[in-house]
Amino acid sequence: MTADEEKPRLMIMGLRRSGKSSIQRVVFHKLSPTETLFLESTSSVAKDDISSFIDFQIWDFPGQMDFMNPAFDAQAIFGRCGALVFVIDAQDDYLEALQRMFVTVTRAHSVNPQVSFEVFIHKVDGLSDDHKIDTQRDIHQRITDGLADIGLDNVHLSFYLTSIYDHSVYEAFSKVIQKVIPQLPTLENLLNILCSNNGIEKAFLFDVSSKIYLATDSSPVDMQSYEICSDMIDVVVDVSSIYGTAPEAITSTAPSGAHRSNDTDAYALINLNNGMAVYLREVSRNLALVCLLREDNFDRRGLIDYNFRVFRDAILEVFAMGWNRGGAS
Ligand SMILES: Nc1nc2c(ncn2[C@@H]2O[C@H](COP(=O)(O)OP(=O)(O)OP(=O)(O)O)[C@@H](O)[C@H]2O)c(=O)[nH]1
Repeated sequence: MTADEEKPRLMIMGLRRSGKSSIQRVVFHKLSPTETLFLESTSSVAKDDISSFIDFQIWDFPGQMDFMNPAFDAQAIFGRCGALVFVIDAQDDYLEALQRMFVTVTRAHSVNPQVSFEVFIHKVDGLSDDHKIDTQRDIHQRITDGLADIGLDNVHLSFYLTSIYDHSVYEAFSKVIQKVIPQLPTLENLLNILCSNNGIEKAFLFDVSSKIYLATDSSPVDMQSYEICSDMIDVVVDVSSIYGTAPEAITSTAPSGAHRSNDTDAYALINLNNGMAVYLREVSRNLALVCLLREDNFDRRGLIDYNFRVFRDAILEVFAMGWNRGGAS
């Protein structure tokens, strides 16, 4: 098997103009959301290799793809697919999209029952809060009823409300990526231990270039903490790209609060106005720990830093033990 074939593989499918290419470009290629207005329609399967701390492949399918066409090799497409993201345009009439999703899910499930199905109810920026909830409920109901009717009630689908104009699409993609990371339970355990030993309220392990979090501790994720931690990465990357002296690293010499002493000791700290602090530590070149904790806890800074170093070594060891082994389903 070539290295390419070993990478976890994610498929993005959905009707034409539902927003598939936009999601991929915004999350992984830093395209500004407004620039997606000028994206051309995808006419053939576009394979995109994402090389960051996590290496994986994204296949973007053209909206008009016909699964019934004999030239469509379902075994080759779905056989090694870890997760299938189906994008539905919530601002449009979605009945046709549901029909297409139904066909896709049944076809993919028959070829590979391990595929995890992720439904992005997309472009929700144009919907009121009530409308969002109603749309999600309706889509959920229709698709699960349809699957139950043909005896596929064991197929599990996850639903997300997404938009490229806020953090929701990053959060949703984080959860999708976590489904294809075999080390997830270990990472969560390590984060739980770190949090409980240091009075940390919430901790995220971020892939710096995509701002996707690979893992978080098991306390519930609230959108606000996620946003603040994700924004912290932008701040640090921006500051270090302007004032930094080591371009390859996440932080470098920076104004008060951010500092690096060697490749893996970069950190940044911002005190918030509510007694909390956001603390970022570089784990490796593409990986950073960002956590929220009470400012008072920094009285025990030495202990926190010591524990962080133990945590970092454990994380690196987990990944060194074979990211590729079992990474793809
Ligand atoms: N309001 C809003 N518009 C979006 C969002 N995501 C994508 N769009 C717009 O939707 C349009 C279609 O996006 P594309 O990414 O080209 O859609 P696609 O699914 O890749 O289309 P095909 O390549 O034809 O299959 C573009 O004009 C985007 O700007 C979103 O979250 N909110």
